Amino acid sequence: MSALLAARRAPAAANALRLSGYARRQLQSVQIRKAHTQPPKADVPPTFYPRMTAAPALLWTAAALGVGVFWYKEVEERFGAEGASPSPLVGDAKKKTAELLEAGKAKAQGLADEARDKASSAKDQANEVAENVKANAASAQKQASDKVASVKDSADEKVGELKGKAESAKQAATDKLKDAKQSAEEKAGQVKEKAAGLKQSATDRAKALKDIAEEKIDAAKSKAEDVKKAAADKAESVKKAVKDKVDAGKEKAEDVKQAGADKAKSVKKDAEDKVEDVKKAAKGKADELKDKSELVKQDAKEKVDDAKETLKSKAKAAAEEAKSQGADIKEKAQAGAQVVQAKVSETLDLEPLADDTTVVFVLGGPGAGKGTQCANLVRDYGFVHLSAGDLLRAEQNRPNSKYGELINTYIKEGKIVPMEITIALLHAAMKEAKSSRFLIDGFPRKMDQALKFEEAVVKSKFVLYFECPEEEMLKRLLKRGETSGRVDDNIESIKKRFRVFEDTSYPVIEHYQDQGKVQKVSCKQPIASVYAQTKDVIEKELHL
Ligand SMILES: Nc1ncnc2c1ncn2[C@@H]1O[C@H](COP(=O)(O)OP(=O)(O)O)[C@@H](O)[C@H]1O
Ligand SMILES: O=c1ccn([C@@H]2O[C@H](COP(=O)(O)OP(=O)(O)O)[C@@H](O)[C@H]2O)c(=O)[nH]1
Repeated sequence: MSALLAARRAPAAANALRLSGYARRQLQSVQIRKAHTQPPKADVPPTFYPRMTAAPALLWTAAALGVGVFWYKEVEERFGAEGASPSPLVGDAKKKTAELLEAGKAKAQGLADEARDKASSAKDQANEVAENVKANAASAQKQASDKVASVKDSADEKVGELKGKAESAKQAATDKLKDAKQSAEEKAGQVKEKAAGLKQSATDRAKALKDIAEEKIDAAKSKAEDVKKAAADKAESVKKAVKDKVDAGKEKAEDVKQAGADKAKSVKKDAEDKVEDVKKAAKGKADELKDKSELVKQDAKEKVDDAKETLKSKAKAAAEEAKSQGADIKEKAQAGAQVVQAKVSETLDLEPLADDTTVVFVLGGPGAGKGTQCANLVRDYGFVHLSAGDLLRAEQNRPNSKYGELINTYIKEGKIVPMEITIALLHAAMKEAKSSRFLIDGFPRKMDQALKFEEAVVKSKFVLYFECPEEEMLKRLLKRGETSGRVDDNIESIKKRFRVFEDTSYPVIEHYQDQGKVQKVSCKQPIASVYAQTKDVIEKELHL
């Protein structure tokens, strides 16, 4: 049995021998690696490298020894001391095993020694390589730092040069700025002085003109008041005379009627009396008397009708006379008003604009899109856009404006505000704009405005007429009215504005059409298409 166990343990001894062979091969691999004199990887310290390769060899040797000792101990435990072996075969095996173990031990020791020596020489070589690498790195570092120092020196030099240049440029700029500032200040002083002079003379002139105008207006007003009062007095007296005459006529007609009625009554009574008398006497005579009474009655009726007719025609003649007198008074009053208006016009006293001023009248019904297209032209061609309606609305809202109330009433009713106000506003705005190119939008809307403006301010170049059907304009204005806040963007005012446009403003367009000055643009298209047409017209007419 123990011989069998010993035989079984023999392969374990062989394994120990195999392990020691593996340890030898590991040592050979150390030698091979060492033959390649490559430096160790950067992250592994050079002294660690040989130790790393020798370590597995030592481990394997120790393991082989451990297995051998374990196996030997077990055999000893199971089978006791050498002398207790049951057979010489077991003794042999034991002996052989001990020999093998001894030989393995000696070999492992030899290999371990060899490995240690080789590891130590590998360590020395590795240290040498590391020293070399270190020396190379130090010299490279030195070269690099020399280069950095020289680059830095030349950069410092350049920075110095540039700094000098910048300093001198800065000084030159400061000098220039100082000079410019001084001359600007001088110029500003001169301009300021000139402006103050101009302002003063303009103020004086405006004041003088205002005084004259106010005087004239007061005189005209009082004259108008007189004329109005005289007309009112006359109208009152004529009215009274007519009334008196009508009353007298009426009274007379009443008298005649009464007389007729009385007479008819008495005749009737007579007749009745007579009838009563005769009735008793003869029945035949009664019919005769009855006829007679009928005739008298008829006669009386005719007389009453005649009297009525006479009075009626008399009253009619009196009324006709009164009417013609009234018309006369109205005519006189109108003439008076015209005189007043003419006097007010004189007070306009406008200073005409330069002849080379370009003025384009932009006309069209309310809501045709005049303002929308003018805004595009301003953007693309730099016109100054003046909307008569906008100027009037601004004046209406200006605190202390004399005309605010009046303008509000006119605009709400869709009527044309007296031209003196509108022309004065346009003239002032044009003077203030100091431009030579104007789009005058929504003006002139009445013949008198057109004539006066061209006579007193400047002639227009042509009329840009935006043609649009009424139902389209109505639609646009009602939509605009949702947000515009304008007092006249409501259905009542819009209808009135359409009538005024047709009756009063369209004749202005016809007037310019007769002179061949109207350029028509059709508006019932999207804004962009309308603008494309508008641009063509403007460029062609003004040679832009
Ligand atoms: N071609 C167009 N198509 C549709 N809506 C338009 C067109 N042109 C203008 N509008 C709109 O119609 C309204 C009236 O235009 P606006 O330029 O104010 O007219 P107006 O010249 O009579 O003052 C505005 O609300 C505007 O946006
Ligand atoms: O020369 C003018 C221009 C405008 N208006 C008044 O201003 C209103 C609005 O005119 P606007 O051109 O602003 O509007 P539109 O009717 O063209 O949309 C008109 O109905 C008029 O009552 C006026 O009296 N005279």
